[in-house]
Amino acid sequence: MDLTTAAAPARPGAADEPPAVELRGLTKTFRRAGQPPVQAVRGIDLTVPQGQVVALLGPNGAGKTTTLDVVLGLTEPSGGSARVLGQRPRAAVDAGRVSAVLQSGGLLRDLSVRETVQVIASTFERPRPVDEVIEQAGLSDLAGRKVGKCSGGEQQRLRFALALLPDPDLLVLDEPTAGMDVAARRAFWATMHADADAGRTVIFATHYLEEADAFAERIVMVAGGRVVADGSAEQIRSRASGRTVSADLPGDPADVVRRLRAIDDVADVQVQGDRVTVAAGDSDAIAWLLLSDLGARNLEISSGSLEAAFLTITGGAPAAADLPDDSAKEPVA
Ligand SMILES: Nc1ncnc2c1ncn2[C@@H]1O[C@H](COP(=O)(O)OP(=O)(O)OP(=O)(O)O)[C@@H](O)[C@H]1O
Repeated sequence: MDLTTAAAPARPGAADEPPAVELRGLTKTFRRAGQPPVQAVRGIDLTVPQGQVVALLGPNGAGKTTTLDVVLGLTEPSGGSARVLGQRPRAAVDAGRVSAVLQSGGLLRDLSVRETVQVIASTFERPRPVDEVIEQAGLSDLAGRKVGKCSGGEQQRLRFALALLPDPDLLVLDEPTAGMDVAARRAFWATMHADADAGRTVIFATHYLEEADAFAERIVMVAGGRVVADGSAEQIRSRASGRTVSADLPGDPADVVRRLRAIDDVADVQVQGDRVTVAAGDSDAIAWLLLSDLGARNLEISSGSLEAAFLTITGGAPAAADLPDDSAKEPVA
């Protein structure tokens, strides 16, 4: 099932600029002595024009962090190529054109918020003014507080402030709101929104469908080390159909469930008592089968949540590491 779609249009004038990110046939295999190789990324093609806000959405072990690590020059691809703003990733990072807010680490507990920003600012040739980034990250009221006394959400906003110091063209966020409560997540995204509206390219990895839906103009779904869908939330909803069909079945449903699961197009079958719920690309065909062949009653077709689309697309997709090893077929970088 090809669910990749054209991405949302880039901002005007972007045609003559190199893409913020261009990955071609990207693969990454981790090899450790005495252990089987782990193919984290299995051939990702992705072009992100400048100015776009893109979510990398996928289950645990999908390959999101590894892909972002390649973009940040933290790890070398095993195969394929990666360009960032027309340069090698490391060169783009060294030029101060790319910043990251990573999941954890990197803060000294005994410094205040302002001191932390000042120290990191002193490592850049031409940093943005300290107070400006503190204000933009929503930290003005906390500037004098010791980092160790800040909540997880506040520390994450501090990492965001640090990432803004070099005024990067591309901001990479890996699970930026992991561990935050709902209020802290909202506050974080409110500050991010303002920044993205000003035209910066933002790529973030998330498990949260609602974050991808609310914040990204383009969602790239990754599962098993590959891109399985690419488009706006609306495009993904409609391409995946995202519909579920549920109905009451007479008698023992086990046989019917086996029959439904054998259909290629069926992503998921759940049974509760007499009622069966089927997630499938072609909901009309499933409805017809249930009614005409299987004697189903009280049939309902529910449309289109992004979550249903996500299940339809990634349904049962194993983590990259659990797939068979085909790293011998990797193209040379
Ligand atoms: N340094 C490493 N050595 C060996 N295996 C690794 C390494 N880094 C990642 N992996 C494996 O590669 C696969 C992809 O991991 P990755 O962290 O990229 O996924 P992810 O989509 O970011 O997952 P999560 O959402 O859980 O952070 C996983 O199976 C992971 O265990």
